[in-house]
Amino acid sequence: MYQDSSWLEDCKVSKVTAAIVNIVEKPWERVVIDGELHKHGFKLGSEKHTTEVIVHKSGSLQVTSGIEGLSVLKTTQSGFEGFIRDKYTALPETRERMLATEVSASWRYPYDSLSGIPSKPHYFNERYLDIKRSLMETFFGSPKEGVYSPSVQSTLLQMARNVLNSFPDVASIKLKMPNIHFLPVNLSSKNNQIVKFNDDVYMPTDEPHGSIEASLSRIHSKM
Ligand SMILES: O=c1[nH]c(=O)c2[nH]c(=O)[nH]c2[nH]1
Repeated sequence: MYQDSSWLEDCKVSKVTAAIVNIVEKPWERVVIDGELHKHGFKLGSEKHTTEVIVHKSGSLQVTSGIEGLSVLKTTQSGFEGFIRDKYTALPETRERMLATEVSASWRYPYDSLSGIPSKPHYFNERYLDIKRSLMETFFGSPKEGVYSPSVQSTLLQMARNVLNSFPDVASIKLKMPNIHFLPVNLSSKNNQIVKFNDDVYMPTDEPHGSIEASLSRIHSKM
């Protein structure tokens, strides 16, 4: 196991100037049978833990970690209003809708050489779990009260800000959160009367959807 970039000397290919390593951790989770954690049974969860490490021959380093495919949905406490309207705007304003998205996040650590990386065991794994928890707490709010989201954009910005405020060892963060729509359905009966379900039946739609993303970094970040 190399602790520095001497592996680049050993590989004797002078044209090699850097190595890029990408790792994806699949979330195998212990199954629960009759309320009890199974001793040897696992099922594959959804979101993945990603990381990319780039080491240059000079010894310089970039470490980025992230989350892919974190699908989340809340059934209330979401709206979208006050946006600019013109003659093409068809979307009604609302203070009550369903909010669903698939969060992709990537954040850069500030370490620029191998010697700067904390030697604490499981440091990166703990930080991944802490950041995931912070993103979820900001998205959902407290279990009983929740938190109102005025738009995906606003919630995304708050999620990124909270990560930068809580974790000094995160230099920058990028979040992508497509707006996955579930539109309320009103069914027509035979004599063309609309049957109102008071917004309790929803239609999942693929298109159109908004691609909403932002990158936030500290003033001195290299991202
Ligand atoms: O939170 C939202 N942001 C948008 O930009 C947008 N656009 C849209 O049609 N619905 C929404 N919702």
